[in-house]
Amino acid sequence: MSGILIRGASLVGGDRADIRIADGSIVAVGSASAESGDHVIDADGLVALPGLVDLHTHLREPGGEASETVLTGTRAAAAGGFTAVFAMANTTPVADTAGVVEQVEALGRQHGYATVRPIGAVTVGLAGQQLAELGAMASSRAQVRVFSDDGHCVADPLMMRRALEYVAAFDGVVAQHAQEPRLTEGAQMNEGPLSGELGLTGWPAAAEESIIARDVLLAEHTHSRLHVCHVSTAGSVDVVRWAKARGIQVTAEVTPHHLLLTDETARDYDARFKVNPPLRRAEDVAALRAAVADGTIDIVATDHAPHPDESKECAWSEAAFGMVGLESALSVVQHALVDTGMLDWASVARVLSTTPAHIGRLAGYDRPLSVGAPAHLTLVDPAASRTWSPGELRGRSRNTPYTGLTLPGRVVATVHGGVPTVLDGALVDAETVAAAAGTGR
Ligand SMILES: NC(=O)N[C@@H](CC(=O)O)C(=O)O
Repeated sequence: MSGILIRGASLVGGDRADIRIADGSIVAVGSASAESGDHVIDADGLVALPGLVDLHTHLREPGGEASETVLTGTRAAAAGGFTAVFAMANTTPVADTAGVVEQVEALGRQHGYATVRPIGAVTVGLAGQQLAELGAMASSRAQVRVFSDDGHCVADPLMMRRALEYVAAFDGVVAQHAQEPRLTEGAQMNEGPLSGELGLTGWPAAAEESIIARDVLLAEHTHSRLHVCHVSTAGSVDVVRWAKARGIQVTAEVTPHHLLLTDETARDYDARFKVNPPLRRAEDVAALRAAVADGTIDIVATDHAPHPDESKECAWSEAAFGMVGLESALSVVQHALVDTGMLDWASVARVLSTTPAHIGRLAGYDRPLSVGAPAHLTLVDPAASRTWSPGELRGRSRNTPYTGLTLPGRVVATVHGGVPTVLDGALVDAETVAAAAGTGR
């Protein structure tokens, strides 16, 4: 059967190799020749990464289709080099039942641009009052393993304890949005001299750090797995480092925007920079970069949070929290970590593919780019660069914080389960992808 031959790609270890894909799997790595009917991709100068996996995406469907859908969000994902996304539960209705998570998973499968693994809510309606049907979501066809009330903190310590105890039964993980609600009432940006100057209610670092400190102790007590969403302060890094040294099962993520942008961006009251958790100080950015480099922070996750123009082109205090990030994530990581010499490409593969897949118990990513493994990969041109504008975005919303910024790297091709979703830097059309995914390739 015809397949894909990738000619002369640079592997993350530095070697050059051909990669041949057939029947959805990698069938040769090293020296390979095209068979009749193969699509040939010249990968001279391109780095072959395993398909990227985002543990923190807001796809908005059901209920928020004006901002994003499973189709538009997974197209944005493919454009950014992702082959799998974990879809956050803050939809309408909330993904707190087997029915909703099965619907979201099925939409992903039907469209074929990326594997969609739904994240289940920890509490009914994200309201923090009653545990959601965690077991039913875990045993559903969606195979939920990650549970989060993201957008809301599971603030009640007893609720958090019970959730940790419960998910351990099926090797699940609770992904906490660490934000002490009482300390962040009405908060609009990082608490510091600048919030005072701008007259915006501040968001103290301690609101995040105190919840992480509490939760790592609960994870230790329950022998369960905790994942900390979007770590944003130097103090949070210290707490996670302490917990890991103690042997606690904790993993942590940082977003691309927290690796690059600071609270200074709020000066012009441009709400594209309004995000939860807020952009912090330059010292925090430096600590977060160092923590990815030394492994204290395990993964980079986008927190892709699409919002329509009217929710961003308004007064700062009225605007929605969040920014899109799927298309730009790899470029920001290259700029902040690779081009600064802090991370090599093998580590990029770890923080953006292998480890997020492992945390979410997503199969098919543990032997990346090896013979017999599912063909999830992305080809990146690290020598290319782009000046960002909303025109670079492939999702439904335009709320990128990078407009006007020149960032390195370009995704040239993405292959999801043997199905090309991006070729020559352009998305493959939806009908072709869906048809190919429907036949398995
Ligand atoms: N990260 C964000 O700023 N926004 C998220 C939810 C949230 O965490 O508030 C969203 O769903 O828009």
